[in-house]
Amino acid sequence: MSRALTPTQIVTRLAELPGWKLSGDGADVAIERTYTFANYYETIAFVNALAFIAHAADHHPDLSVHFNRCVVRFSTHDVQGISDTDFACAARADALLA
Ligand SMILES: C[C@H](O)[C@H](O)[C@H]1CNC2=NC(N)=NC(=O)C2=N1
Repeated sequence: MSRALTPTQIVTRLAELPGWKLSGDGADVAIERTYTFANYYETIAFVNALAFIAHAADHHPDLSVHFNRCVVRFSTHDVQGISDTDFACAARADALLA
């Protein structure tokens, strides 16, 4: 199981992942990125692709889905914080659009 990253580690890792930021605190802490799209169809296509890789990784982002954007939040429940797994999955989410 991944361990919780320290605040310093989180800041360092976020600097390597443009577009992602720290969101919330305590039990609601997560790394978060808002992806924007041309329309609802493209937004949902992204959501479906992300759901597919989330299932494969057994690591599931919280999603907020809107007409032309999707807010993605990753955290690790087991450590009640942010772990390496969250950053790995965030990079995979980015790679869907690369
Ligand atoms: C039992 C199951 O593997 C765990 O509950 C997984 C499922 N998906 C998960 N998703 C996320 N984002 N964080 C987790 O800690 C997590 N844990």
